[in-house]
Amino acid sequence: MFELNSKMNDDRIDELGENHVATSAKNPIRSDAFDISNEEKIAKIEKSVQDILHTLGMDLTDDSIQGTPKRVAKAFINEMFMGLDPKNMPKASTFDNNYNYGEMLVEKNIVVYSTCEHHLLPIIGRAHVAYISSGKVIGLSKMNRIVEYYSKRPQVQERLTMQIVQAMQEALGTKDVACVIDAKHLCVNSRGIKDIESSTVTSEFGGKFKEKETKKEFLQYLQMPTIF
Ligand SMILES: Nc1nc2c(ncn2[C@@H]2O[C@H](COP(=O)(O)OP(=O)(O)OP(=O)(O)O)[C@@H](O)[C@H]2O)c(=O)[nH]1
Ligand SMILES: [Zn+2]
Repeated sequence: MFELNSKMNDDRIDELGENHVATSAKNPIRSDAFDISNEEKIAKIEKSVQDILHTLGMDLTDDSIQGTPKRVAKAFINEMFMGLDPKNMPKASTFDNNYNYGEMLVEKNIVVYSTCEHHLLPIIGRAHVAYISSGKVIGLSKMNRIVEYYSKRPQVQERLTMQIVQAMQEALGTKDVACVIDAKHLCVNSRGIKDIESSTVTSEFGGKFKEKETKKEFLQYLQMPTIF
């Protein structure tokens, strides 16, 4: 079913502005995902969460939890999964590199709050994004916004890392982009194997960042303490 639909999904997402995302890094979003409004989605999710809490045996007339289904629905649509809505894609303002800055730029320690698509539990970590200008520069905060947008989906960390790089490559018109993410998955830390110490590192190196020296320089900047 998913296999059959995936091409259709890709076309639909392309139409909505995600054509920079290679097929391998696309979230499995159904082609009819945008046929209903966000208000309708909130109402449906509210009903589903009511059912879950009822099934768990909770008394939904209790003052503290009677608003929970609506709260969860709003948090899903407006915050935790807002990155599923292409209308929320950040405008990645770029400028001409008039000052001819020729070295890499690294945006370090970008906070990542995402959600694991296997258990719907939090992924919490840091992304480090770098690029080398081929004529354009990007507003610093736009890198944080790109990370935030792709984080706010049900995700696996590998795909998130690739999507960030692909969005930056598209915005800047260069392959010379890299991203490293180090994150904790609560599905590993707080349930299942319950290993509170482990974290997951993923990376994607495009263009010049595949070269040993460039990669090394980027990774060395990540070791530098930020003192100010
Ligand atoms: N590759 C990858 N795996 C992830 C990510 N987030 C969660 N997972 C893993 O997805 C896997 C799902 O495995 P299942 O065996 O179906 O689920 P489970 O029975 O809950 O597995 P346990 O967590 O081992 O209890 C788990 O091993 C998770 O650790 C991610 O971002 N990338
Ligand atoms: Zn998980």
